[in-house]
Amino acid sequence: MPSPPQPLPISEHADEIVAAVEANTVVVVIGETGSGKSTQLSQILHRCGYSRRGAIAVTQPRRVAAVSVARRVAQELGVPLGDEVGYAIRFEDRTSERTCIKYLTDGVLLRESLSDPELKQYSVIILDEAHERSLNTDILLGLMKRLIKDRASDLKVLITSATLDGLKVSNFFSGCPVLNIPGTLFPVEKFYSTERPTNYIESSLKTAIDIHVKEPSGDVLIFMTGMDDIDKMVSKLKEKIQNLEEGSCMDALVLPLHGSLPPEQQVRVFAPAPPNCRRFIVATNVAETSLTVDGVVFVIDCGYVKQRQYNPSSGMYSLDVVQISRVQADQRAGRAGRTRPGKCYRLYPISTYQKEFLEATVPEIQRSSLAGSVLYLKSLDLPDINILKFDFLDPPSRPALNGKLESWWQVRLVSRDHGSYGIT
Ligand SMILES: Nc1ncnc2c1ncn2[C@@H]1O[C@H](COP(=O)(O)OP(=O)(O)OP(=O)(O)O)[C@@H](O)[C@H]1O
Repeated sequence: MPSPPQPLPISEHADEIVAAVEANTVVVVIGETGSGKSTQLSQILHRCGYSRRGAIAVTQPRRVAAVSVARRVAQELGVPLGDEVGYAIRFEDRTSERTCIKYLTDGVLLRESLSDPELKQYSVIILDEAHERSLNTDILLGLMKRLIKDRASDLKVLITSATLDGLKVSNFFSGCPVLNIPGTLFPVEKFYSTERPTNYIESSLKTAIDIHVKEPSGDVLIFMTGMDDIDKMVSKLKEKIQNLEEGSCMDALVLPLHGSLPPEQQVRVFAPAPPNCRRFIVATNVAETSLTVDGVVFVIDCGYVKQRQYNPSSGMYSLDVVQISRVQADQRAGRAGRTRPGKCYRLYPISTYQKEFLEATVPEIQRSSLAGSVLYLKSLDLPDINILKFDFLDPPSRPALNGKLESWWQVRLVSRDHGSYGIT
């Protein structure tokens, strides 16, 4: 039965965590990448008996993370996946009546709250990776705030993140405690470029080949921005490797990883590498959080991400390649150093990391149109929720909202009754 290679940083804080959860309805847990938040928190609370009166739910922003972390926890507990430990993602529910630790995407938890607004099947809800600040996570934060009023006596909520602004979330939940879990398991050495490359695909390619030729064994995780980049990178990398002198390097296997791949292809990256073979995993930001790919020693970070954003002047959304935030850069580096020491090659100067990158990713709600967010909330059809007064961690500005209401009323998106607006 695999277990963590040595006590993870979070294990040393288990008593402190349990005491905080015992005494409070909501607890924020901030821990560095690889400290054990995703795989251990649920197990710590399970061991203390929290799963006796309801399951422990752990949300993940992405499907591949929900599946892989559930698989890992099932392995650590020595149980078949889908039994005591399971997962639920869109189109796939691998849980049973016996499931007491359930990993699920935040979208699935939102859907569950439609049929069961009090989410009664759960005794504990852990919102993991909250620093990603997706619209779904922000809506769940608001829903949790409401839920704890109704279920204060029998629900525990934990909000975990690598770098979330703990104080802000604590204030949102009336000053709940914030636990900081310092420490990582293995060091990750970081290397910076002297300048930004004009072509990050070519630069990543060169770095990958350099690693293959010069470095000892260890898999390489390469962050690209989207499917197009990944396809280009995969074919160029295969070609370059084929052209290397026969017998000069170990064998290589190049694997893509992105959200549109069918699940059976996504899980290929978790299978062990064949002997004397280096794997290159070329991924989008789906590999950025929660994933542990055993064997990854090297990370190549191009410093960009593809992000959907709203342009108020054109009234349109666009999918743009933008600089990542420092949080994202640290998450990417944190994919190495999980099962052994690692190296991260950042294809940007340290000054770019320190001065140009934003500290944290701009929350999705602030990159979305107001109408888009309200429509999304409306489409969820959450019972008894006044969408216009929904409690967001970063609420849309009131004047902006008021300015929109009149125009929304004209197209019947909202109703108006004696000057006050509601959702139709
Ligand atoms: N599939 C796996 N194979 C091998 N080791 C694993 C696996 N999953 C987790 N681990 C070990 O457990 C550690 C903690 O992983 P976990 O995902 O719980 O950390 P985390 O704090 O949630 O990290 P992050 O915020 O970066 O996702 C890893 O660093 C690694 O040592």
